[in-house]
Amino acid sequence: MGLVQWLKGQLLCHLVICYGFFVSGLLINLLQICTLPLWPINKQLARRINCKLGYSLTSQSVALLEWWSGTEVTLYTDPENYRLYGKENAIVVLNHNFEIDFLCGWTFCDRFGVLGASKCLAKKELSYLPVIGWMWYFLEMVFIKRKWEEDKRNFVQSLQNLRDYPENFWVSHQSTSQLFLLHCEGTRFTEEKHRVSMEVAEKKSLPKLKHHLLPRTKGFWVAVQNLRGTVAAVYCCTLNFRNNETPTLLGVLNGEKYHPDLYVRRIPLESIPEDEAECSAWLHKLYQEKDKFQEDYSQTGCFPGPKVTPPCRPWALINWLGWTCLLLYPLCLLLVQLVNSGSILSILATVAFCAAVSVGVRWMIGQTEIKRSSSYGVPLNNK
Ligand SMILES: CC/C=C\C/C=C\C/C=C\C/C=C\C/C=C\C/C=C\CCC(=O)SCCNC(=O)CCNC(=O)[C@H](O)C(C)(C)COP(=O)(O)OP(=O)(O)OC[C@H]1O[C@@H](n2cnc3c(N)ncnc32)[C@H](O)[C@@H]1OP(=O)(O)O
Ligand SMILES: CCCCCCCCCCCCCCCC(=O)OC[C@@H](O)COP(=O)(O)O
Repeated sequence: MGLVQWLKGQLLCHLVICYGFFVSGLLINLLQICTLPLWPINKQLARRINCKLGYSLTSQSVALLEWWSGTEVTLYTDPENYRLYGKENAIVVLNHNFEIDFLCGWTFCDRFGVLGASKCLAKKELSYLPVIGWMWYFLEMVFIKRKWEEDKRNFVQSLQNLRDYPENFWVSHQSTSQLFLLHCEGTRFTEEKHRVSMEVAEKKSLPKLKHHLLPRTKGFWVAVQNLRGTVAAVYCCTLNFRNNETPTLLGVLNGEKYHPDLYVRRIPLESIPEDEAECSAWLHKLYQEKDKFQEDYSQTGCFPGPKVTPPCRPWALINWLGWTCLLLYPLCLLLVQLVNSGSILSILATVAFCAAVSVGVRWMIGQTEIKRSSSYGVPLNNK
């Protein structure tokens, strides 16, 4: 193991990274709060500012994946469609098997210049996450409790809000579109959830899936209906990792390199049925196709279609280095002052602060772990 790789595994490096992420995150949240008075006066400007602030936080984890862990992403897609990515609004349908699938999604978004504005249908619990969840609140992320009767009004309203989201605003990053991510399975894949959902499939006389949970169809149908005229296509995305890698966020922090492969098929929105039952059947068929792609991938190690690596852009790294320098300078000054003062109390307070930051970020990383996945989709307790 080389020196650099050894350094990447050291707690001190992790503390510095976590400190930078957490403190910059709190500052970004503070700046987002400062935009509140702007919303009633100029909503679009407030949104633009919040997208840039969101980019500044989210892209730090993209930099961690790309530059710290050296992870290399590969896209399998039709070259004709490739030129449209980042230039049109789309609904993304993605499998939910991996602890860092959201991070891979962000990386692709960054490469197509749409990271700042992209959204997701997310479980309500994520809105309470410090820093990240608070940031999403200002980015108008769509949160649901995963109970349709309670969700439907807010869900439709949140989708309608996205219809006039500002476009063509990212001068330096050339973002002209936004993606809306839907994990139709509704929760992450576990053996038990898979068994239960296949019992549901059997009752509904639907073919069994091997690599996916049975998709929940209501959210997809409502999203398609409410975003007609706003989004141009559905991107059917299937993600897997080479060599049976089981990536984790802690692994990324430790500098482990992963090899995600993403297969993207572009489906024009007009081809998706408007009727709820037909749309639901269409989605079930889509998941049967996705399941076949995953099965083939497990046999051959690749998806169909030509491979392309979308070029990596420097903004995420520049932003990350900028925040790190800005925040390390006062930290170093403080540490020097502390040592000079010789005050045990101040030293203890600083150690306690660093420990709190590290425990806080470790807890957030824990939220990405599949072993801590909710019990949603298993019997007895459907939440
Ligand atoms: C070119 C670039 C390409 C790619 C870039 C890729 C991606 C990046 C894009 C954007 C990134 C942006 C941001 C991402 C950032 C971070 C966030 C990351 C992740 C957060 C994700 C989550 O939080 S996932 C959890 C929340 N999301 C969802 O739940 C969505 C899916 N669910 C739905 O849509 C549901 O329909 C619903 C929640 C809206 C409503 O659910 P409900 O169950 O109430 O109703 P349904 O009608 O859907 O379901 C009821 C029927 O289901 C049957 N049933 C019962 N048990 C099960 C079971 N275990 N499995 C399956 N089905 C079951 C039940 O029988 C009912 O059937 P009926 O016939 O009676 O209706
Ligand atoms: C430089 C940055 C270093 C530190 C990075 C810390 C980043 C923490 C980011 C936390 C973001 C959490 C997003 C988690 C998304 C996710 O995967 O949610 C799961 C849900 O879909 C389904 O939940 P479940 O039903 O429990 O399976």
